[in-house]
Amino acid sequence: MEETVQIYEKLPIINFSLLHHDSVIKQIHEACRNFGFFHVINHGIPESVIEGALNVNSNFFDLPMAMKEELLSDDVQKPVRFGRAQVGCHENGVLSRDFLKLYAHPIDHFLNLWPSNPPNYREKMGIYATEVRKLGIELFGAIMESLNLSPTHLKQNFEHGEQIIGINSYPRCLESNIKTGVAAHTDHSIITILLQSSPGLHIVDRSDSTWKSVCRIEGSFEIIVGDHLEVISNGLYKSVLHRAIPSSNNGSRFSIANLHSLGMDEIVEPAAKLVDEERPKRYKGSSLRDFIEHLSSKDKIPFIHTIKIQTISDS
Ligand SMILES: O=C(O)CCC(=O)C(=O)O
Ligand SMILES: [Fe+2]
Repeated sequence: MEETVQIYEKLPIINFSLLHHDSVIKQIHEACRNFGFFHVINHGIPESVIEGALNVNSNFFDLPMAMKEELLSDDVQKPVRFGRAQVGCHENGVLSRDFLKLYAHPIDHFLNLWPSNPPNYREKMGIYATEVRKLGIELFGAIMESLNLSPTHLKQNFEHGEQIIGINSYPRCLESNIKTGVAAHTDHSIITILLQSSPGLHIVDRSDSTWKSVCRIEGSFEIIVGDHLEVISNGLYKSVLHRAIPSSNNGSRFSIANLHSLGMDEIVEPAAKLVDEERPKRYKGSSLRDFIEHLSSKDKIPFIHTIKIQTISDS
């Protein structure tokens, strides 16, 4: 039986075309602080680019297994890999999905490693990745402003940082005892820019600690606060616990998650301006590579817990 999950009403919606208005910076602050999440609309990425990305990924996952197998790998360090993740969780039993992971910046380094089938895969996903990256850079500046930091804080580092794209495929039909989905987690990124082909994303409502389902707003992206933004903000913003449980009524589902981080070996620390006597440093420095190594170690403790510095009050 499917668990009933309420729709998350009143999730913040940010109008990207007004991004640097004081009122929007304030909305971003409230959204990151209270929800760890917001929708973004009027972002200027053409519908055709978004449709193109969804189509080529749908075509990729439809290929016979033999054609996808050449990218099959469970080595989390690989810049391009295909796989099937089946993770057991106590709430939902085994959750399964197929995924494709693509490193995407600098794009010229990686494009020729991306799938060559369907033949327009690289072209369509290349355009999508480049457009989403521009959006990410603008949003990052506004988020820094929302923390009362300069909009250029870490700008260059972010511009040179990593972009890892996770494409998730949740097919409609699986064996009866296996559901499709992704178990609860936070993202290691600074921000994740998520595109969902149909609803299925759930986030935790912090007011009552229950799971709520995120609506799909036509043409919007979903912005997820990741662990490294939690670190930069010295805990003012918290990464949001989320999962994906597509409803079996909606047919097959895809999501494309663009995870934006600083450079692989760059140490991310709380911004000096957000550390003082009242609010001492709450996180140790860590890099994206530290996260990936943590993932390889199969340690079950969430990464963010491994970098927290214990303080007396943890509000
Ligand atoms: O499919 C979704 O909506 C979420 C996917 C996700 O959380 C991820 O790829 O990190
Ligand atoms: Fe995620």
